[in-house]
Parts: sequence; structure tokens; C-alpha cells
Amino acid sequence: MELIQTQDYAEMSRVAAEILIKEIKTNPQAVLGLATGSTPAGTYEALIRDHEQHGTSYKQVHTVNLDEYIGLDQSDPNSYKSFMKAHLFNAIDLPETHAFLPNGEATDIQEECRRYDEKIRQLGGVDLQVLGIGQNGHIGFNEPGSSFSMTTHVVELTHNTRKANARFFKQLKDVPTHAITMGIKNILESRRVLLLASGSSKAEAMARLLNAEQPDEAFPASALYLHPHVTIIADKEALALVEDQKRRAF
Ligand SMILES: N[C@@H]1[C@@H](O)[C@H](O)[C@@H](COP(=O)(O)O)O[C@@H]1O
Repeated sequence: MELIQTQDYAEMSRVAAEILIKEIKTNPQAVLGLATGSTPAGTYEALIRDHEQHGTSYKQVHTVNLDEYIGLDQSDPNSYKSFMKAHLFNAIDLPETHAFLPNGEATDIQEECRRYDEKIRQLGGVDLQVLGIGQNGHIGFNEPGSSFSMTTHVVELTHNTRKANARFFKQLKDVPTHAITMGIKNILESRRVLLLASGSSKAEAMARLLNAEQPDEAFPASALYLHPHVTIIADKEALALVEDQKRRAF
């Protein structure tokens, strides 16, 4: 596990975008695993700037997103599909047919989970998976207690996660109660993981992650100790509760 500490959110976003751009340049047909949320939004902005200024092309890239709410219309501004369009897809040359998200409107949700796993397999797996982290250590929507052997599945969101994500909705009761998420097993199967964290609201989760050293299903992000190529990019505030000694150990 490699740890890159940045001054702030802007630097975190820049460093993450550089890694993604390098990946696309070395492998123009890369399969990128993408995340939603405030954390990767700045990275996506940096990718757009680079696309406009330097012409990095996504024509042969494929993307698979980690998760999607169940029960929201795909055109709802709060669906993760809308988020990805607004924050990245509409501004780069990624063909629409190359961008995959779980379909939270599918009538047979179990079948949709199987179909999504099969899609990832057909694409040859994820080359680089971008992750944010929830305040309780969730990755994707894998909440504490999720088995590390799960592939794409349906989850009931915890009250805390719904509360944390309520800022995007009019009121808490509008936040969906369920979502489809790639499982930890999917995440561990990706060839490289980039975990991003910014701000004091993530400080406890980051301290717990870096102190953990051992995978523990009670704290989903700790599964990353089972992965051979993880890069964490976190800013000062997110690392504020991690002891200096610990920071140097990575
Ligand atoms: N499903 C997403 C996660 O993928 C994301 O990492 C997390 C943190 O979001 P934010 O980056 O906005 O703090 O929120 C949601 O629950």
C-alpha cells in the first residue's frame, strides 16, 4: 500500500488525475472503475481540463461505475448516471456505449447484478479502480459487515450513509434506501486501486484504515490490505488523526 499525502483537495485531485491520464496513455483501451461523490469530482474536473488542453482521448476507454441507487429514475439529477454525465462523461470523448453503471431501475435486480459482473468480465476486468471512502469505511456501497467475497449485489444503506448523502437531496426521506454496488471481491479483482480521501470528515476513517493493517469485514476499506497494488491519495485534513510515525511507514 502506497500513501501519497497532499496539501489539500486540489492537489489530491491533480495527483489522482495524473495517475489516471498516465494509465490511459500507456493503455488507451484501459477499463476504468469509477466512483461518484464529492471526493472524485475534482479529479474528473482535472481530466476534463487535460482532455481540452492536451487532447487525451477516451475513445477506446471503457468505464464501469461502482454503484447506483435503486429506484431513482436514471435521469434524476441524483442518480449516479446523471452525476457521471454532469461531472465527466458529457465533457470527454468517451463513447456513450463504453460507459457502464448498474441499472437501478431494472425490474429483475438480481439478474442485473449478474449481468453487471458478466459485463466487467467481458471487458477483461478493471485496470484502475477509483474509490472514495465513506465515514464508516464503506467503499462503493459496501457497508460495514459486508462479506469480502461478494460480487455485485443489492445493499440496504445504513442510516449514517443516507444521512451523509442527504446533502444532495431535498430531504433525508428522498435518499433511496437501497443501492446496487460492486462487491469487495470485484474491487479486489481490479488490477490497481486508487483510494481518495479529503477533509476532516474522513479523518477518523483514514486513521482507522491506516491503523488497521489487517483486513476486517467490520471495516470495509481494510479489505484493501488484501490487494497488491493500492495507492491512497489523501490530503492533510484527512490524515490529521494518523500518527506521523504511521504515515512514514507507508
Ligand atoms: N457510494 C458512494 C461512495 O462510492 C463514496 O465513496 C462515498 C463518499 O462520498 P463523498 O466522496 O461525497 O464523501 O459516498 C457514497 O456513499
